[in-house]
Amino acid sequence: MNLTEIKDPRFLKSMSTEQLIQLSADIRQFLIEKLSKTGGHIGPNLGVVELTIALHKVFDSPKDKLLWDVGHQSYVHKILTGRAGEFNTLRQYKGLCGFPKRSESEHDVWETGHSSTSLSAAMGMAIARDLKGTNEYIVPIIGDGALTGGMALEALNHIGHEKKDMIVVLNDNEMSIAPNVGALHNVLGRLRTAGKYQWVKDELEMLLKKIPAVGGKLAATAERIKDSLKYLLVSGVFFEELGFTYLGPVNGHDFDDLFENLHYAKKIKGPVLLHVITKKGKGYHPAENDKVGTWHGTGPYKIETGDFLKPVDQAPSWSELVSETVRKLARTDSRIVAITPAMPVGSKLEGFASEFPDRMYDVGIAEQHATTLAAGLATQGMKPFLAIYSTFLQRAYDQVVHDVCRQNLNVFFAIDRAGLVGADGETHQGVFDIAFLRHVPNLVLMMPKDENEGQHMVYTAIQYDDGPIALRFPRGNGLGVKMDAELRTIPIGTWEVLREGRDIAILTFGTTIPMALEAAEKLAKENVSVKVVNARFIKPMDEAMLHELFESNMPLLTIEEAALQGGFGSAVLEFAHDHGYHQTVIQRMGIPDRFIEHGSVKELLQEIGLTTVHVVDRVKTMIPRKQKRA
Ligand SMILES: Cc1ncc(C[n+]2csc(CCOP(=O)(O)OP(=O)(O)O)c2C)c(N)n1
Ligand SMILES: CC(=O)[C@@H](O)[C@H](O)COP(=O)(O)O
Ligand SMILES: [Mg+2]
Repeated sequence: MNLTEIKDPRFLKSMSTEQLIQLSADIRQFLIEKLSKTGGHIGPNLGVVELTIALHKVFDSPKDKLLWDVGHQSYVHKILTGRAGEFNTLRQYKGLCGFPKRSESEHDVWETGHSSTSLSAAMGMAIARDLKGTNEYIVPIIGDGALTGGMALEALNHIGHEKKDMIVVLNDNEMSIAPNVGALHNVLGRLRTAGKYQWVKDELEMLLKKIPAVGGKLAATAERIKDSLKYLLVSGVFFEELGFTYLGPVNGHDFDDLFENLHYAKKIKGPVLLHVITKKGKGYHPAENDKVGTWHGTGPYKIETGDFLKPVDQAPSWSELVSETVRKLARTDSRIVAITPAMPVGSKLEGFASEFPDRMYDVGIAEQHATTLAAGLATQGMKPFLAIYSTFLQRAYDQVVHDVCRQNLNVFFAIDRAGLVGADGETHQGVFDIAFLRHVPNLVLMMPKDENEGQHMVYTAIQYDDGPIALRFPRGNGLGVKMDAELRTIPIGTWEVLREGRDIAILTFGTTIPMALEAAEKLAKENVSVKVVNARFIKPMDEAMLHELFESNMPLLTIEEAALQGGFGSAVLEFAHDHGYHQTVIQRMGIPDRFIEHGSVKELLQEIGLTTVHVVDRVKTMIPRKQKRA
């Protein structure tokens, strides 16, 4: 079937199961081929081909609301809702988004990217439906990983209490990015093996009702059978105790099983939890046999071999640099404990985990718990190393403020993916952490100019015992600079002059330093003398150097690959105002006050105006035109 001819999912209504099986094969082939060129979340999407087809056949999207939790597994949904023709642009600049996007389609009723939001949103839609008196079905689809997110449990609690009509589809493939973890995962494990709970319970109840009314022993025996059955299938009760009708486990790759249970679920009043068992990566051998999470989200790959098409001899990734430096330090510092909220692969913690299995905790998709867990460890003299993406740290803002910083606890936040991340787009850009951390008392916030300074900053963070300290670093690889053999601490709050200059000073840090230096080089050829400062401590700032800079009366330009609102440049403005430097010209370059969509980082920087050319042009507007030297 030519998938690009699909305009609307209603075509499924007339298709036979045999035709749907063929369609599943066509979609799998399409995904494998397209994503071999674009990259993307191939594993999750191969796992939900039949499930997505079945949902669109049984329900009437967009009247019935299908909400995709995390949303990285919504490619099949996008194919069935008329977007197959756009997959050559998947996750590319101005192309198809890798997550549900309401501006793309009326079938994308809820935008996701961050995990565990679908149940809360679904509850909101269910309440709205009932207040409006309409009758659409509300169907959130949530993975076993996303179900470990605190928000999901908060929502289950509320939905079960209010008993709203809703069909929660639990897509259980036993994987988060890496193998799923936690007690809830074990509950699901018992479910997966227990066999059909609901049907057995119903049949048993019908059987018991057929037994002529007898008192005493027989009825009591029957009750005991029912209780022992329930005990045997205890996990089904887990959801039933929360107020849900549990159905499952259902084979998520068998259309007959899916249709039977989906139609059964439609008849049930109140909240239903339909437990669907799928295989992540199904239909593509390398992805299907992925035991660690390599095929959760990938770059381009060679279909025949499953080899990833990565540029050769890259510098080590920033994540690897930080995690491996901590691993080395942990050999002589038994205080160090590593914590990750479900990102052991992305944070390159495999080495640490293998060497220190009793000092490595993957807590699942639970950023709030991860942060306060770290706080608890620190109260007992341990040195928690919390490896967490900038965008996911947003989930734990109160834990950072209330639990860690207010108590001034020695937590080391390794803030990964800080800055633009590119293909994951607006839900994942790590551009807000400076603004939401800078104002929190007691926290040190720093960013290295390259991986050598990065290793020294890791060492500084581990040695620092005066409270919480955060090191932010970008997605991707370092610059390939020479690494010092010996680690040293960097004095907290000290900046570094990288280039002297007399006409203007640029204050910047991290990924925008090369751009500033390149601009300075270009401007020198036009007789403009630019000072470039590595403002590597965003908090505390180097106040001594700031006073010197303001007293030099040079104009100042701050540059940051982070939100301007409340960012580093704002801090410099505040300093100037608070210290009476009202004459100095200060300008700021950074991420404007809007969400930055998906695309390559290079394209996004160009769109935003954060390039060497833009810096040169900005500097020229800030200083009087200089006569060219004779
Ligand atoms: C708040 C948050 N934390 C972490 C992530 C990163 N993340 C993306 S998908 C994923 C695993 C999701 O597992 P599951 O829900 O089981 O979906 P599957 O990939 O197995 O289909 C994680 C941890 C995220 N998107 N949001
Ligand atoms: C969907 C999701 O949130 C993760 O899969 C995320 O895309 C991983 O990002 P990295 O590729 O930067 O590890
Ligand atoms: Mg899963």
